[in-house]
Amino acid sequence: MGRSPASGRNPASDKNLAIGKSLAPGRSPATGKNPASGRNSATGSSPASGRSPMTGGCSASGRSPTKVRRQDLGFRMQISPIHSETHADRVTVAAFNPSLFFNHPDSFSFPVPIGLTYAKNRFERSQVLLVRQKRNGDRVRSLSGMLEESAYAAVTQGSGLRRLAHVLTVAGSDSGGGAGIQADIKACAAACVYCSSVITSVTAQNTIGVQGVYSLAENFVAEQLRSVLSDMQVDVIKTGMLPSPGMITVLCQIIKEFPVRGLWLLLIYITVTCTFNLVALHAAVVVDPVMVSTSGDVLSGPSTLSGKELLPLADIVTPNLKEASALLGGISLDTVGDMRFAAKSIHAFGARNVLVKGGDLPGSSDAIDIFFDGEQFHELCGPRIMTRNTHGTGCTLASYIAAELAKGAPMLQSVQAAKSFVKSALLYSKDLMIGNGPQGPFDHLFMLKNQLNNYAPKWSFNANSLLLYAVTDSRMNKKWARSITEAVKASIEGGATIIQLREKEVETSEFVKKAVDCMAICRSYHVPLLINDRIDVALACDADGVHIGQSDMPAELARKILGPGKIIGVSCKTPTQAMKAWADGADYIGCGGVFPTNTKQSNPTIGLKGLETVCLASKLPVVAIGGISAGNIQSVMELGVPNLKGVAVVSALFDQESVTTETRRLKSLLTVRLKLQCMVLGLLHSQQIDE
Ligand SMILES: Cc1ncc(COP(=O)(O)OP(=O)(O)O)c(N)n1
Ligand SMILES: Cc1ncsc1CCOP(=O)(O)O
Repeated sequence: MGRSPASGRNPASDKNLAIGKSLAPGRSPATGKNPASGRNSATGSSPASGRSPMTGGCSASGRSPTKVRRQDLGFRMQISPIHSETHADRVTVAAFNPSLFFNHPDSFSFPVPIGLTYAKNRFERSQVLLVRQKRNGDRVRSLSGMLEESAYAAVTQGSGLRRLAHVLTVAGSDSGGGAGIQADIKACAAACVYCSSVITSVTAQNTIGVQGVYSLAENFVAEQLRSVLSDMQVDVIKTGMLPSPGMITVLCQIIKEFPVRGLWLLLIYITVTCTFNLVALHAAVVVDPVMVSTSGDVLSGPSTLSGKELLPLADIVTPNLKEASALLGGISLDTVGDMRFAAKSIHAFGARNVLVKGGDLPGSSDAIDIFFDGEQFHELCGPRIMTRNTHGTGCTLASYIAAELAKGAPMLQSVQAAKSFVKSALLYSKDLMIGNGPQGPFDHLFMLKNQLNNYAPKWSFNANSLLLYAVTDSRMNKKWARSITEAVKASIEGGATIIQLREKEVETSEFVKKAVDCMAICRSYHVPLLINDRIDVALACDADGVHIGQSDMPAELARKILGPGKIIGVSCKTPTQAMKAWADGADYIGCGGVFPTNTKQSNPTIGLKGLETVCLASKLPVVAIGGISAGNIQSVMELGVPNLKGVAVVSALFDQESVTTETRRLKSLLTVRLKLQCMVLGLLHSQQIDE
């Protein structure tokens, strides 16, 4: 009883990892079967059939929580509808059989973990649950999954068991290793997520093109799906090449087979307004509608997806322009406006979110993607990386989105993180030479190459945070007898959207100490904090990034040292510097000094005209700096250049009696300006305006 029956069969070598459910005693794993036969075996049968809920069970008595396995819990735990409700961030649950909760009382409460909306796990004995509240305005789509997850965490706390977020990819194999299943597994690995794989088709492929395609029998794809889904807790299913309409039908059937079934399949979700919605529960689904390879070879016809069975199950679908066009009957998509139209039309097929990728948009120097969540459009811009090594970007992007969702990230952040990952991978791999053809693969695991970067990337930089950029100054703090932490806190409370520690007169040890304290403050307010010039200090305090000047560490090296997850800003006065900053992998540029200032000596001003010229040439978002105050802030923002995202200010905030009051004053001038722009343009935009 004390030994985990999963040991020796667990896909991960780590014996503490809880990935697979154990088979019931007496059932053998499906080894040695002929895949070609396509015959459904015992593994293809319903996971619950023939398996007693109590099989492999554990009794409460005499069992220490350290012996709890997820599968035991899944079969034996019952959460009743007698009393279950969400209060802000906590859920209270009553159990039918309290003894199953080990040391817990018959009713216990635990925090709802953020992001578990997407961590949907089967909960085989759960009942219909009543939810009375929207959580953070977000639709709670899988309460039973959340409850199971949280109860599991509660029961196994300190047990030594842990689980990895899990993506199942259903896709084709690329013998060249750049795209398909191979790219999916590497993208998940880079995002630190477990990846199981169901292969739909085997392609003979290299950097020149696709030489052959051999698709597997639909019933053998079904068998692979059931093998994984009946045993493992899959958070997100990501689909790639689905070569036939029949295969899509099989996939949809099986996706629906593995949610909580029947009555248990439905979550009655009562909104605050007491309207009823029925929501089906199954793993989240990311659909990459693979139709054509990068080399132009057809991998599956549009008919496969236009069957429209899969899209209603999709949490997100990620077509490129060709695929979006094919899904919409071959319409031409030539402009950003066309992309918005396509996103909306594909959304109407039932996908909850749509990302139309504009990498191939003619005449655009940027890669612009359109994200549509059914209500709002977001234009996601990124630099177009000039490289031949782009094979597998679509598969990678979709898999990375799936991986972020599996970890619990919200949808838009998952998309942004995936874009940032692909951008960094392309940048790191632009000189890579694998194969002789025109479409090279890239290196997904570039982060492993650099010891310093051995961490998962964070969510990507949001340029809207440049709106009111507070840059500290030790001299001014001394003058007004403020500590740096007081200055930082006051500016955030006044509405600063990003902070930079620009401490020119402190010793390193003191700087690191202060930076650590400021990081804690900034984290608690969810405001990014950057360090001026000092990459070592940024690393030491795990800051969100750095701001560097033209005579500091070159941005390209800074990126190598800091990795893709950190924000890098570069000071630029000219279009050439702006272009270089972009090519070096910076996230934004600081442009100035716009007006004369006493804060930085010997720094020629470029004026509003110079600022405008740099903005127009820059592929990166821009923040203006130098002599900006309440008196001239309007003239800066009136330039109306779309990538001018805000102002960076030192003395107008910190050389003042009340930092909070002055920050508030500038913030309100900026937000009035933004609101006015929105009203005048009447455009939907994604900028967040914080009062
Ligand atoms: C947002 C922002 N833009 C420009 C600068 C100037 O940085 P740098 O050129 O490194 O000059 P110093 O700040 O080191 O004097 C900045 N700090 N922030
Ligand atoms: C750091 C820096 N870089 C260009 S101008 C400047 C100083 C900006 O300070 P202030 O906002 O007080 O003019």
